Amino acid sequence: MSLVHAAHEAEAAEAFRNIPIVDLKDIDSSNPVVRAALADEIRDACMNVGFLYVTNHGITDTIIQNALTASKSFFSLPLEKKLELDMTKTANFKGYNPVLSSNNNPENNGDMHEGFEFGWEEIDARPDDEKRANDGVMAGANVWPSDCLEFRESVLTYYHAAVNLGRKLFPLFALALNLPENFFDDKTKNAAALMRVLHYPPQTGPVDDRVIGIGAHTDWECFTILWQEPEIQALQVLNKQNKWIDAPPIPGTLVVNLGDQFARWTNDVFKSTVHRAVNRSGVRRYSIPLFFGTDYHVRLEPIPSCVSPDRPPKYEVVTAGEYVKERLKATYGH
Ligand SMILES: O=C(O)CCC(=O)C(=O)O
Ligand SMILES: [Fe+2]
Repeated sequence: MSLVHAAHEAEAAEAFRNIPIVDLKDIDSSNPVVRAALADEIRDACMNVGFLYVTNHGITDTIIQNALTASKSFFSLPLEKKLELDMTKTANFKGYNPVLSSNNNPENNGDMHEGFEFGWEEIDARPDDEKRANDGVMAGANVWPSDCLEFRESVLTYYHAAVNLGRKLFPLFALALNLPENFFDDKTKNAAALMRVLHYPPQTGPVDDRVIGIGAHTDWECFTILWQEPEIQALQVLNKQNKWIDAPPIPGTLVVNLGDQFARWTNDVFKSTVHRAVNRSGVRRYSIPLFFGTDYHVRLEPIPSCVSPDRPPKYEVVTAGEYVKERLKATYGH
């Protein structure tokens, strides 16, 4: 069945679909039959839900725990220290954003979380190294706190582990789209991956729907690899029936969800699904999304097999960098 035909069938299906759990234990297998079976599971999740959980993802508990501890100590610094790294001071949206300074849903009045954002950097880079020069509109170095010594190394270690996982997922997404496995190789040379560590203060009592942890939105890159703190329900996904369904943390898993760059590459054959988070747990909640896109100069052109006379191109072609920067400007308002 052609991709377009399968996408039309998925769109017409009424059945309620849960977020599937995909086991990545065979992700390094070179057996084409095994890889095709894994790609089939991923295709099904991408066309029908836009979200999946992955197990056996290869990021160790130690790496996760160190990043969590570092992120907790960063967020517990005094506000004025964190504001020294205020994102509004950088042209490339790196650094700290305080509670209510972002607004992911234009209909809302701000997101009830604080965050810290950074992009690619080698762990052994010198502090004054510039980021790669070829990042076009997104060029510019990361900024780091001087008062929180372990922070940079711990969160960058997680970053590199998640980027490594993302690099293994791209060939499977390509297979799922009936493309050669190396289709994204020349488009992801510089790992245009942005990571955020997030802290959601608890929201108890009556919650104003227009001021929640993170308002309803889609992600902007190809896909997101999300770690969420165990035992705290906050993330919700909008299903086909326009109902919010919980996407609770499942021990040992990460969430992988598709973003707008994949929707653009695939002319919406892959779904960039709307989601939000509300922390009503009564305790602080931490999460770590890593947004993995194509290199910033790459044009987001629809893959030919995702276009047909009855499914004409839905999106104007822009570069990945232009798209991400536009979305960052709209969300952070500068
Ligand atoms: O914290 C979460 O669970 C979701 C975060 C998210 O959706 C985002 O940062 O784009
Ligand atoms: Fe998101």
